[in-house]
Amino acid sequence: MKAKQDTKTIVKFRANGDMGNFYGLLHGGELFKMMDTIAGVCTRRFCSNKTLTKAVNNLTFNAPTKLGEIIKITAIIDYVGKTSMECFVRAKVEGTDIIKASGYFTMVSVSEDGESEIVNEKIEYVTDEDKMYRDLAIERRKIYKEVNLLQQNYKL
Ligand SMILES: CC(=O)SCCNC(=O)CCNC(=O)[C@H](O)C(C)(C)COP(=O)(O)OP(=O)(O)OC[C@H]1O[C@@H](n2cnc3c(N)ncnc32)[C@H](O)[C@@H]1OP(=O)(O)O
Repeated sequence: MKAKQDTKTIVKFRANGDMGNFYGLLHGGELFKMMDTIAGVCTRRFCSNKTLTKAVNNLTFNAPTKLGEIIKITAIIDYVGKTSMECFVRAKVEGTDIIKASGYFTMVSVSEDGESEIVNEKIEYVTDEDKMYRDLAIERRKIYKEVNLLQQNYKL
């Protein structure tokens, strides 16, 4: 059993010149990649198993990032399911409260062969806030599944 706060994983990186888009700003895909990587580190540390990204929900880019800025990414696990863990990931400018992006990353515990496996670790939800975020994650999951079904049936 691990306390939710102990799942918190923080990484900082500089938006380098080779990460730019046509407008001279940090490419959203580069920021997403860093957030995805941190969600992977956070969940791998938690469950001591390989994890793969199953879904990214409500990823929002709140403000553009200038090249040269230092970004602090924080990931924390809100909810542990059967084979998955939902991580909230947020990117801020280092030393400020300026949010650049945030989203919910669902990571699945997998075997070396890439088959999903039961998460053999539990979270201790200590505070009322921990429990509230867990309950919200459970509610969100129902919506994700409905939306995903719509995506699969989209006539394209
Ligand atoms: C860090 C990286 O770069 S990873 C690279 C990108 N990711 C990948 O290539 C992964 C590709 N996908 C896969 O290989 C497979 O889908 C797997 C192995 C991850 C999962 O396969 P399955 O177990 O068959 O998926 P399944 O549909 O049962 O869902 C697994 C879990 O995700 C949850 N889930 C499924 N869809 C969603 C969704 N849209 N949103 C949130 N959670 C979801 C399920 O509820 C389930 O959780 P639970 O076991 O805790 O209840």
